[in-house]
Amino acid sequence: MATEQQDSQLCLATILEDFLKQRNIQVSVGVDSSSLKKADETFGGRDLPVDPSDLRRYEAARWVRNTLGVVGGRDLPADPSEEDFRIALRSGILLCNVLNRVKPGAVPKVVEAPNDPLVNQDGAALSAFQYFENLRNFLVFVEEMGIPTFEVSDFEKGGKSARIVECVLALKSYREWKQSGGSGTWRYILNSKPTTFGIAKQYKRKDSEVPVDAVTNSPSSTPSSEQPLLDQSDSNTKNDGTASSIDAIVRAVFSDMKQEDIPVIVEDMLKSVMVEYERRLATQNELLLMSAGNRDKLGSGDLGRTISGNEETLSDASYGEENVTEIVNNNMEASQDSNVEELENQDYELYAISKEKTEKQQLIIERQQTHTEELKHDLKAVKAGLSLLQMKYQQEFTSLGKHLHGLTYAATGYQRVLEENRKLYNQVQDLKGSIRVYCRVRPFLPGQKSVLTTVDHLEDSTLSIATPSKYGKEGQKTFTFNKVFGPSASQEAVFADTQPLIRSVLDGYNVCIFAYGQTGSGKTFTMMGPNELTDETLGVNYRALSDLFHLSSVRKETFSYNISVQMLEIYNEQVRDLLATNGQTSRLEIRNSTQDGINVPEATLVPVSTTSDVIHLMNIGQKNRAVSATAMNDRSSRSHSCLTVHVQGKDLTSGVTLRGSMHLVDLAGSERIDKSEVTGDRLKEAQHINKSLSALGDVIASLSQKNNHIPYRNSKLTQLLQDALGNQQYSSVTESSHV
Ligand SMILES: Nc1ncnc2c1ncn2[C@@H]1O[C@H](COP(=O)(O)OP(=O)(O)OP(=O)(O)O)[C@@H](O)[C@H]1O
Repeated sequence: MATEQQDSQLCLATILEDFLKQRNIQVSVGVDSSSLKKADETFGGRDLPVDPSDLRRYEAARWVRNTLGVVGGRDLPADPSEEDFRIALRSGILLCNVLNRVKPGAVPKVVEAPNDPLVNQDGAALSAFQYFENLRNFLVFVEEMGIPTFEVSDFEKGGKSARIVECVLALKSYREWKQSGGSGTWRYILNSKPTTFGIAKQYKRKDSEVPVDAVTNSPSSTPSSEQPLLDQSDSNTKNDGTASSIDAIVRAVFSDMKQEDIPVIVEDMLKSVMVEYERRLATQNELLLMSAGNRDKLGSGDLGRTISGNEETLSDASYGEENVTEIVNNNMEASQDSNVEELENQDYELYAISKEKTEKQQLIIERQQTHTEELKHDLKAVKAGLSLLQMKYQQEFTSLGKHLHGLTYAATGYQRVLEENRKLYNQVQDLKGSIRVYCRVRPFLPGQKSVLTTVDHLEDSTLSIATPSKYGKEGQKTFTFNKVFGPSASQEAVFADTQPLIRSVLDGYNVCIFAYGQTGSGKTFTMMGPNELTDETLGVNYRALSDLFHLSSVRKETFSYNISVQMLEIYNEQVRDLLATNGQTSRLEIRNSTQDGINVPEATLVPVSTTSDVIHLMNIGQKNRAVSATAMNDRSSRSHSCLTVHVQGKDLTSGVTLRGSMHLVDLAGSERIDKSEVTGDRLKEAQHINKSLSALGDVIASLSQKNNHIPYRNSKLTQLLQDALGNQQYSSVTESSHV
């Protein structure tokens, strides 16, 4: 972990070095850390030299010796005095050889010293000219390289040997730059302040990295600061040292730059730092994950959040370059510590959660097993209960079947009883008489004198009329009817005796109800009612129809009825259709077939379902009926009108179809011709009317006498009513009269 931290601390410096290297910017901080270390070791137990120039000279001497080897650099002591240093180098041989090592072939011909050691002690055996040749070649070349030079006179006593030292160190710096792969423009930064060996910080670097303390500045430039770039004063405060070194590098770089270029360089630096930092952080997190053995827990989301959080911090433009190192280090340390601690906490939480989950699951499994056992027990109980219920249902079904059989038998019996009842009912009607004649006495109309009445006596079924004799002898005639209705009889009372016949229509019988009497006697009043109808004044027709539909609806569970209506008129012995929609009441033929119960098949047959349907048709028929005024009655009908209701009922149980019909006839007036004072066409109409009424009287008389021959064919009226006047037919005749 300690090594990693050091790497992290060095990372920023390395990144900056790479950055400078990529941009071909060279900065020198004077001395090599390895040299410093060696010097530190050398002077470890002794008093340290206090003159910084000595330290730099030693460094230069050591480098020359190291470069030329033990033999080549034997003339130069490792830690030479100023005098020794000048003497060893003033022949120029060592300098040229070192230069050739740095730049092979830089000085093609070095004037060497003679092999005779006697004449080689200080080089004095050679001529000054020969030595001068070496120094001249050396100085020309290093000047071309941009290395600070010196004067030949500096080798003399009192000369500036420091300039020679500086030149050597610059050459050293150049070589190190080259060895580290340096290319492009090389600049030397002069640093005259000596390094303090005893407190020099150990600077760890990779072999491939460029030495940050070996960069040089331009020879012509003046050091901008006396502060050493690697002034690492405290080996225990590594962060501060790193920050200082970075600060020194940054300052060195910026010192020689144009003001406007600095922001761009800073931005690029920060980008490089961020990229390297992210890479290191990712690697570090990966290692932590692997070591913790908990990859799943620390997912990419956490890592991404850490990185993005650090990115945000680093990308904040308000931070200066001097804060970059601190931010990076703090983030790295915080990230490492927090991640490890977080992982440990997460491991513990996971273990606790896992344990808790396992216990819960075991508890759930135990409960489910208990429930399963209970369910099995319940299932057995339910099965037993179902078997018992099944047995009970079986018994009940058997019992119900027996009851149903009995009910079916009873229903069949009920149908038989109904049929019997119907027959008995109609037998009763027969006993009452298939032709029933009722008499109704019209009250006096307003303006008529009641003293003129001829009704002498009126009973339940008899009516006595006073008949003045032609010969002055008072007489009396008595007539017998099924029933006699007096002037005060209501419409309802008149209909009550006819009502039982309506049920017979639904049972398949034919019924004919008609009113007979002279003009103005009240036939229309009895059959239809007055002009202004109320519930009390409704005539026989309305009441019969209402009763018919009411009974059919009551029987709808057992019978299905189809009811339709025809309305015919017999005028001057011609049959006309009063419901013809085309307005043409053409002459119709009366058929003698009674198979389908319809005697005039060409007449309009309209299906109806309610009483109002029939009334609507009756109104239409009334409009088409021929009416003309006579002296006797301004409403006198000059024709017979017949409303026929055809009923077809299907017994839903037996499927038997019953057909019945009901004729509601309003006969024309039966006045005497001499009394009505009509002539011409009216006379002809009256003759037809009287003839047909006479024929009707003959038929009824023949039927009542049960004659073999019934004269139906004597008139259109009797032909039309034939099926209603024959066997199994009922006729109700209301004879109206007034006196
Ligand atoms: N029972 C009654 N109570 C009160 N008014 C009646 C009664 N019967 C008939 N009338 C009245 O007597 C007048 C003649 O009656 P109605 O028109 O019914 O005679 P009718 O026999 O039909 O004549 P027609 O043969 O000319 O058609 C009508 O004004 C009618 O309102």
